[in-house]
Amino acid sequence: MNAPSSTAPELSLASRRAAVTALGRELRALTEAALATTAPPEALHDLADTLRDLTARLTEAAPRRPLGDVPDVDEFPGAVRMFSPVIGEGSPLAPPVRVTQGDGGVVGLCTLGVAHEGPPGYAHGGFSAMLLDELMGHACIAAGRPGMTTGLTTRYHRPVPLGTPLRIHARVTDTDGRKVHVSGTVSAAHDPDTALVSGEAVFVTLDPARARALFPQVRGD
Ligand SMILES: CCCCCCCC(=O)SCCNC(=O)CCNC(=O)[C@H](O)C(C)(C)COP(=O)(O)OP(=O)(O)OC[C@H]1O[C@@H](n2cnc3c(N)ncnc32)[C@H](O)[C@@H]1OP(=O)(O)O
Repeated sequence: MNAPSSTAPELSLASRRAAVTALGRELRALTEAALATTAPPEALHDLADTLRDLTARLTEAAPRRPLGDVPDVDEFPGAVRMFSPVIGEGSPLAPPVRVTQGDGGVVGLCTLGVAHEGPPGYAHGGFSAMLLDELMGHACIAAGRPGMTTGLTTRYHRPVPLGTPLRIHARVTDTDGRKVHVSGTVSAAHDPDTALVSGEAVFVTLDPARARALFPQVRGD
């Protein structure tokens, strides 16, 4: 199913994923440290120079993957997305959310940091919507009806705290032809019954011709 961009075929998938995970972990630690530091300007300039050198080293080490190519560490279609901004172990943006099946749908666990801040000390509302959208997508996959979001409404009941373990739950509530109706909540993990954010969405499964047109890199075999 997958049409990976091959960068190091001699290495096992597990070792390539482990390397992506290790780099992602350090990038997240750097991002968190850089966004929260109180270091003086000269220290920040020094760090910026060092990072510029690191970026040049990485750019020279290997060509970049073209936009739209499926990474060789991913499963697409599927639920392994190593560079996803929500679940990707390799992404400096991702909390990353750990997703499992349960509670009649899927459950995601994560803790947000300063990179996800909206109001001081609380999550950006757009990021909460992103958490819901992602988990709803996984609920569709778990129900055997993978699709794309065509509409998502959110209600923000209480601010979502940073630095607090969160639980995101999503489940398919109805299907109607190619439309899949999904609902979800974001709560504190210690109080899962109190929704901080809730949402409803409609996903639409792709017909094969549309899937081929949107994702020409992905073989259907
Ligand atoms: C592990 C991965 C998790 C990922 C989770 C994250 C998910 C995402 O972020 S997806 C990215 C954001 N979404 C998008 O970019 C989607 C953009 N939209 C599209 O490309 C198209 O609308 C697409 C391909 C989904 C559907 O197009 P198409 O196949 O032509 O659908 P179309 O024939 O018009 O409609 C099919 C049915 O869906 C319905 N529908 C279409 N759009 C909507 C909508 N916005 N709201 C409600 N129903 C809709 C139609 O009414 C129709 O219903 P019916 O069969 O009853 O008449």
